[in-house]
Amino acid sequence: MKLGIVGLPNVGKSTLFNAITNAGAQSANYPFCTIEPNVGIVSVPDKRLDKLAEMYEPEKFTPATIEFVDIAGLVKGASKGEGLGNKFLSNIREVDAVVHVVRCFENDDIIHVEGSIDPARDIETIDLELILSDMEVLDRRIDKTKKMIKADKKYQAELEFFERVREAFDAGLPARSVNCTEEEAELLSTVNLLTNKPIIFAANMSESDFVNGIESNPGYLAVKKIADEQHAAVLPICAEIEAEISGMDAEEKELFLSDMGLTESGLDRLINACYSLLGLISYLTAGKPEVRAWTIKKGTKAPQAAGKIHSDFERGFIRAEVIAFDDLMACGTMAAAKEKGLVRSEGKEYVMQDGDIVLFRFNV
Ligand SMILES: Nc1ncnc2c1ncn2[C@@H]1O[C@H](COP(=O)(O)OP(=O)(O)OP(=O)(O)O)[C@@H](O)[C@H]1O
Ligand SMILES: [Mg+2]
Repeated sequence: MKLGIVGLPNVGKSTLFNAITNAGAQSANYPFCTIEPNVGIVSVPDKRLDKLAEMYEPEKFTPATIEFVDIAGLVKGASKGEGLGNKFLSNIREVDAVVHVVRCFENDDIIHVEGSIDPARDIETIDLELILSDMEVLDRRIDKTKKMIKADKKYQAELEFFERVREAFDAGLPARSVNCTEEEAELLSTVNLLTNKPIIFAANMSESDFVNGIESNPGYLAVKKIADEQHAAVLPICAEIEAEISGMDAEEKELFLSDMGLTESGLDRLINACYSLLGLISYLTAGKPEVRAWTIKKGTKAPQAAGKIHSDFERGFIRAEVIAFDDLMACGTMAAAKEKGLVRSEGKEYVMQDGDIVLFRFNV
């Protein structure tokens, strides 16, 4: 799972990305390793997994991970190949979701490419480039659909839907803002549109606004309004604070955050928000050799979840022995939980739940 960080130049993308990357480099286990200068893998913070590690003292500890890509800054005309235009756009086409960093902090020393702070305008600028690029992709699909109609009239409805999306583009609206039925959403997902990717707007605020009152920052409110209209998520953040805490150890970090009246770093909130944005959940496996989180899509059934570990587990699936995290914690040990009958035996049709602790039985 890959997330692309996008935005205008000089809005705080690299500060945020470096905070992410740095946070990982500090971590002892596996959290974070840089593959390329602009790609970072970050572990998904999960307090349940930490608790399991305390319980089992495992030899290996493997959290779930997601990948962040610091995509080159965007300039006007990118869709026409300006600057890093085409490369930039193809980078975005490869990611599963987008974090759009929007500048909401005032600071005369830091140049804004447009000369003033105006988050609504900035979002519009980026959206427009992405929409222009999407128009080309959609037009090709519309041509194809028209040809298919000649052979089979049933494609007429598809064409009408695509044309409705095209009208939204003409009005300067991203694909994600179009109201869709479930079927239409399914159809739309078969066209790889930049403006249909799940998105989080990261409203990058000054330290004082972030600490003293997010809701009084007019930039944040403007971003929130747009996010609501587009069926998108919004996350207030201060990239500078994140950069500051990324170098701290766990204890220092907790102290620093509680001094500011916070419980969780923005980065942790961002990572968790991205995880749920992508419709992902984790199931957990626990034992002396390893405590580990496995990433699956919400709604995945037990055999397919088992297949994440090994294809044999799916092929030879017999059953899953499952306990909810809270039940295990309430009992203290797996043996006690078993005695109380809290470890359930689940079959092929079982839909995995977030935080399930699982042992798969299989036979090949
Ligand atoms: N929340 C914030 N408050 C104040 N200053 C900030 C904040 N976030 C970032 N900055 C400052 O803004 C400047 C630009 O940040 P950064 O280099 O991360 O931008 P960028 O989006 O990566 O730019 P480019 O696209 O040019 O690479 C830096 O000086 C950084 O310290
Ligand atoms: Mg940068």
